[in-house]
Amino acid sequence: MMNYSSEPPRPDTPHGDEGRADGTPAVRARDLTVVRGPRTVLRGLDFTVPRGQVTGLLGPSGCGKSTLMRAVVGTQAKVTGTLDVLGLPAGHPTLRTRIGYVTQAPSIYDDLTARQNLDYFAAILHPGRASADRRQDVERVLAEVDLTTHADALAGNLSGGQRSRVSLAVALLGTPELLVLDEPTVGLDPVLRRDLWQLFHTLAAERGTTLLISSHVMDEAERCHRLLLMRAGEILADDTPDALRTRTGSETVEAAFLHLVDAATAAGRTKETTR
Ligand SMILES: Nc1ncnc2c1ncn2[C@@H]1O[C@H](COP(=O)(O)OP(=O)(O)OP(=O)(O)O)[C@@H](O)[C@H]1O
Repeated sequence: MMNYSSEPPRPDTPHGDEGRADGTPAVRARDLTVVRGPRTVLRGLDFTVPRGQVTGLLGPSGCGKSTLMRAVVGTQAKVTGTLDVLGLPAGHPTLRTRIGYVTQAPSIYDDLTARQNLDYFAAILHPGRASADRRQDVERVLAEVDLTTHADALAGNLSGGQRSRVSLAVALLGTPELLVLDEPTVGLDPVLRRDLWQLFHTLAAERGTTLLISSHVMDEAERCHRLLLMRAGEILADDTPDALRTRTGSETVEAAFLHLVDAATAAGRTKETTR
């Protein structure tokens, strides 16, 4: 892993849009709706994801986090409304090299080593590049995800957490402007989880990378600059952790989330009884 301080990064020193030529957010959604099979999975969402910050996408299992991420990276069908990513419509072909996306299921080859996987993806990403440059990138990302000591192990023989870190390393190869990570810390021990969150903050602070990270672990919410709290295909809150805690009079983001869920449920009941 890179040399990070042992202190977790403070989520209150975000890089805003300052210094960006266009000043547009990394993601802007208006009335974003997604239908999957017979169900409307996302229901008219409005939100923005600011550039150069870590935005957490949190909510219970099945609330639509992965679907929202798939829409942002352009792999989701039946998307309506407006969804702009890095100033272009989601799915625009030129966005492919500007976005890194890591799904929950690692997308790597089991019969190649971690290093061979990375070398292969690096060759696809920059065809014709000098092999010394490619190797340098591969060693960089191996170190970033703390896998240098396992670089020559077959991916199929790595643990689940190690395999997902190879997948993350693949996404880091292209130094993307926007990193979309679907539950990247699932199955990792507390030390690795802390180190990965430090890496995420370093990417935002030093490279200006925008990170959209899903999780259903509420303590990870405290590490984000901004939060999108989801429930049942809707966004309950789009705010900073501090503002959420203050607004709801809660001590933790988890308590704030529960407060908002209760308020939404009560509002739903009122609507039902006044019909
Ligand atoms: N292929 C599909 N066809 C129909 N419905 C689907 C499909 N995939 C997902 N869904 C439904 O869409 C909803 C949102 O799923 P999604 O995977 O986006 O949730 P999630 O918040 O990422 O969940 P988790 O945290 O468990 O990964 C769920 O209710 C799910 O059952």
